[in-house]
Amino acid sequence: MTATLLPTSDADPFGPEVLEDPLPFHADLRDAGPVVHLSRYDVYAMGRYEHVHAALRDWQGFQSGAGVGLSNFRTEPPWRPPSLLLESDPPRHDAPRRVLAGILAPRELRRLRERWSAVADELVDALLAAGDEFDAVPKLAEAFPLRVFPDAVGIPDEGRENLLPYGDFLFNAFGPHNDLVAAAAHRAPELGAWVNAQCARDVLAPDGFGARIWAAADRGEITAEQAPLVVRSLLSAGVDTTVQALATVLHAFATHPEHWRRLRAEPQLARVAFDEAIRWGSPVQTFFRTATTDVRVGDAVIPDGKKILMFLASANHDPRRWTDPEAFDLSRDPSGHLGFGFGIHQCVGQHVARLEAECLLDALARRVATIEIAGPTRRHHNNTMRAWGSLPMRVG
Ligand code: HEM
Ligand SMILES: CCOc1cccc(C(=O)O)c1
Repeated sequence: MTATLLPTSDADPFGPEVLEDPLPFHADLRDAGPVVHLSRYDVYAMGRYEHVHAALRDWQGFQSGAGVGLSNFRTEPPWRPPSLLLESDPPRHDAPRRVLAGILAPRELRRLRERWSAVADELVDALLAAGDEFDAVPKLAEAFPLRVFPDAVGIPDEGRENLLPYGDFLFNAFGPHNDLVAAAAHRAPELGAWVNAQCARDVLAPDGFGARIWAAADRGEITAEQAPLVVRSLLSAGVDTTVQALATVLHAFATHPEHWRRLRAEPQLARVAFDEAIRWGSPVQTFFRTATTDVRVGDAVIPDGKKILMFLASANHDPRRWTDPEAFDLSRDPSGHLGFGFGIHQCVGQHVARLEAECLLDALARRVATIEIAGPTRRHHNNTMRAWGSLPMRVG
């Protein structure tokens, strides 16, 4: 196989400049070719829709089992026992995935819609009673998932304030051990211990997602040793992601008043709006894979064992795939976006996230005619997540 000279770059996709505004880097990456060698980390970056989609689909050539962060589990011990879903390949991945997909299926979530809708109404009523200006990140994007998701999993009330710091650390840990990881490393053991303790059978409420995972173990669908790790997957993936996706869709509507008017007139648009916001903002920006052989991409060859960095966010803005990709457009059909991944590891919690978004957007759209940004917005930097730290908002 004749390997051609690969474009190379010494850019740092995990540095503050790119984390603050990744779009110029993504455009350069897509323009440079199908694969670019990032010399700073010796990884192979993909930014175009065609190749990211193909890598996500080809789980044999691009494995998850050596970790989906920069760290290569073939040579470095993972900081926590690997996820049976995210960081596993078939066959190990199969049964845990089947169990979780069953528990989080849309038909299983119907029983939650009424309660989540009531919580969203109550939360928005209380917020509006306090005034028409607030920071949408803590008051809506964080508050709503923290009100409904831990209860749905069935964990105790005590210590739930650990969920966001744990998720922030976890998503930082998929990147290099830079300042973002170093700043929180001292808390990792305590946060990890707390999360692990929430996965034990005896602390979980009888009707939650956690108890249903243990019930699957009782039926022999997974083992009793696997059950707590599958519960851990929910607590790891299910909070920070949805918080930042909700922040993204609220920011989208606050900066596109014509679309907010349209949503109020056509409430059924909430679901497609959420997916378009995830395409547009890609709260989960990147994930890695590891080459299982010398794998050819375009006319380049990625050597066996090397890490591939897939820029989901760049693929979601690839003009080869999307018309006017930088526009947040309610008339667009966002299906096929890679913000939830694709293939065997595609987000198993996407229906939970969509239900949360529908309930919150519906509660807000029924009550306020206008939403707008009311002050300086602030990004929260994370190695994997595109996150808002603050979204001052005014409603009318
Ligand atoms: C809008 C919010 C969310 C976004 C943007 C998101 C994004 C993603 C992405 C990109 C992946 C693929 C990872 C890969 O290919 O390596 C994924 C997988 C996963 N997500 Fe989500 N997620 C969200 C919400 C959730 C929720 C609410 C849950 C749990 C209820 C969840 C649980 C998982 C799990 C367990 C996996 C691993 C699936 C597997 O490997 O088979 N996610 N998510
Ligand atoms: C959102 C991507 O999915 C994830 C993220 C972090 C942890 C896990 C897990 O399975 O533990 C899954």
